[in-house]
Amino acid sequence: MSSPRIPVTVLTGFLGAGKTTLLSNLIRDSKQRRLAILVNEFGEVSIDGTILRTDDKAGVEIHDLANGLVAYDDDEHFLPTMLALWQRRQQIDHVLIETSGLALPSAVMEQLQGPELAERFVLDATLAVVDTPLLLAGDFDSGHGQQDNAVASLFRQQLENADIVVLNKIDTLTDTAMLQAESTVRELAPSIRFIELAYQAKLDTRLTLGLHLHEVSGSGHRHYGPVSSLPLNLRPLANQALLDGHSHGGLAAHSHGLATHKHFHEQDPGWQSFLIRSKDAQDAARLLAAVESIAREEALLRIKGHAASADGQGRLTLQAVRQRVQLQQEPETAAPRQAQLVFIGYHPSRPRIVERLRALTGTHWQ
Ligand SMILES: Nc1nc2c(ncn2[C@@H]2O[C@H](COP(=O)(O)OP(=O)(O)OP(=O)(O)O)[C@@H](O)[C@H]2O)c(=O)[nH]1
Repeated sequence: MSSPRIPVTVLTGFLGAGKTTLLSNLIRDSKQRRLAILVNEFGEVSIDGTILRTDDKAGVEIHDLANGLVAYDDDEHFLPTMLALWQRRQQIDHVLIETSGLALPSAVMEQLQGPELAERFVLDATLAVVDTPLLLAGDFDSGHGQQDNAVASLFRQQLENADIVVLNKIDTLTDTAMLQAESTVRELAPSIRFIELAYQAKLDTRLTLGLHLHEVSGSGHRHYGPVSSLPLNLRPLANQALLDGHSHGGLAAHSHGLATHKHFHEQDPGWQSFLIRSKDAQDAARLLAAVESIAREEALLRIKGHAASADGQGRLTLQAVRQRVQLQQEPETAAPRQAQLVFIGYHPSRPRIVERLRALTGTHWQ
């Protein structure tokens, strides 16, 4: 095949780690590259796709792969989407794939090496985004309950499949805390090559795109790291050697254990995602308080969605990661026709949540 292969970056990370925010920032910063972005969500509607389109810009196209786990056996959309991108390869420089927070990236990696895609696409790098405060708080440790163990196992597998781990949400952390997070990550997944720090989900594109980590190169040991190739003023820690990837020599492709991905949702049907809707506009403060209560009461890991603001001032965007709930009012953005909230958790009760939403917001949800 004469055309060069299109590089693909895979973005993985547990529910709410900051993958979409990181992508939004990349879209804004990547000046020349024409990007095709595939967004995979566990829920049945693409909230992330909507968020990314808010930052839409020329040269960036977004494809939603909602309702599932990207590139797993029952995903009928991944392969046709990739092949269609290849047909339009003159218009695309780089493909980014955001996997859902409950998917393993190895499914995508495996398909990229399969007969249909191997000659057309090449894996550039797999990045795993981590919610660092939650990591430091032990929220990804195995525990006594089924949910703890399911979370811990998925989190670890996502890291194990990554080339680069991005420590995100570090805005309020000290250097010591970050180094602690780094050593925890290295213990969990010794094969990762680099650790990068993202302040407010921002990473320089030189640390994310065009890394060629899976192209077979000369096998000699090289002291190398994307961080060390950055100008000094962009380096995240005072003593960069502490975080640089130089201890991982060689850039030859390394194995990701391609047989490791399993049908996580089949194995473990405890994970559930559902959508709850309302035709009513919502009072921002009341909706926030309602969701904060529900996040405390139910076994939920992630809530996200949109509503029309009752004061007529555009759209409300709600984001919750475990019990941390944020509600943003976007007066410039058109209000959605109906409120839609996606709930993801381990055995959460939909009827109970509908009832609580009705009671706490004083509006009708179903
Ligand atoms: N404080 C802080 N919040 C962040 C940062 N990055 C992301 N967030 C917030 O974390 C929440 C989840 O971010 P997303 O980018 O939607 O996370 P995600 O990994 O795409 O989530 P899923 O696709 O649902 O798995 C949002 O409320 C973001 O605003 C950060 O660096 N600092």
